Amino acid sequence: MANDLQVTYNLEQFRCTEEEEEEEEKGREEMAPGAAPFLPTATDEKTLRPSFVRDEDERPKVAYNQFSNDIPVISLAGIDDEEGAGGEKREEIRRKIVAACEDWGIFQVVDHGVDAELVSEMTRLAKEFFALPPEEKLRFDMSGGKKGGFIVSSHLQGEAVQDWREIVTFFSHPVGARDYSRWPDKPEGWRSAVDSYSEKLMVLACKLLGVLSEAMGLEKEALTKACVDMDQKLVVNFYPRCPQPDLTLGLKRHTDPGTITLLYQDQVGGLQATKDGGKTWIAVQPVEAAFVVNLGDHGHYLSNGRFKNADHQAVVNSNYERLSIAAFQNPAPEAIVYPLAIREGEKLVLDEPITFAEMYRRKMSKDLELAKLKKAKEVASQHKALNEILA
Ligand SMILES: O=C(O)CCC(=O)C(=O)O
Ligand SMILES: [Fe+2]
Repeated sequence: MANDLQVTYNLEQFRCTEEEEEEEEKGREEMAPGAAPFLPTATDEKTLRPSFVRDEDERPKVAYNQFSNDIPVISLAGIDDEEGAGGEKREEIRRKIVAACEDWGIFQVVDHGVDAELVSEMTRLAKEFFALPPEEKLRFDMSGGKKGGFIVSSHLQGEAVQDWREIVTFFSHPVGARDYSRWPDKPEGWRSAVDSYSEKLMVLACKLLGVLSEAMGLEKEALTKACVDMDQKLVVNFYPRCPQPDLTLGLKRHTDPGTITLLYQDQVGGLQATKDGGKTWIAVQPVEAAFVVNLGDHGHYLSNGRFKNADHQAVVNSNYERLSIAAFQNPAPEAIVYPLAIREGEKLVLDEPITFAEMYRRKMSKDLELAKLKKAKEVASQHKALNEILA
């Protein structure tokens, strides 16, 4: 039975084909027929439920607040100046962004032009929303493959281990494809705040893609054109205080599938990154009013691997709840994924051009294979231990 092994890696970020949605649906039906979901916000249990306990190799290795300064903070002041002295500023910004993308695939930006009041309005709404009683939040339950709304942990409830988080998701762009019936109506004000936030972040994302295109030796619009019509999805992550944070994760290790992700995080800390497949980690220092920019798989492939796809996770803690808002800037499902710039001596990172939908499908099935393998190894070692006891 494959479904108990299903892994997410933020599956809620992107809807694929109808068949895949049906598969997910089947998984959920097998898992919890009619059971009311457990909400981490609605408990004061002192021990973690087994469904949230991670295998030892996946548990946090660095404390949530043991911050590193490895991720650069880049001011975007002057990014729009193309000519004369201003052009030099843009050049400097480009240089810093490129260095960060080649190193971690992560950087932080300040002076980005998104109003602090707008961000604080979003966080106010989010906090009030997650403080609502479960039945209110569950009016917008996303289970069953619905496009947007509330869910615990992630979309795929068939996953073996759950993440210690609740989320609310808005499919915000293209504007014409929005389904407002999936947008929470409480507290009042979500619609206009999300509307403005989405628009401002689209603008910021396009500016950053312009800089990245130039860095690849291409015209400024190359990356946005490669996205065909950019999709944007906003995921508000709420990580409640956790009774046993050392045993679990707020969000398991993953790379984002899209082009770039713009992440607002509060001052608590919890975002961590790795460059060696999860052996060692750094905790990203929260910076007031900054956005963390993560390069996703699409960005990585278009750059032919020159820019890293940030390998990251979120940890939780027992002292503070934490809030983050991710704006996933993805290409359209039919957009072609293939390197746009290949530098001398580089090997191609993809054998053939594929659509983003196909890229995503392959990512999921690879994750599924890895999870199966892990499970099989676990079972084998349990058998071995049992045989030793019985011998
Ligand atoms: O909350 C965070 O720090 C990370 C969120 C994230 O990686 C995601 O939503 O994909
Ligand atoms: Fe992520």
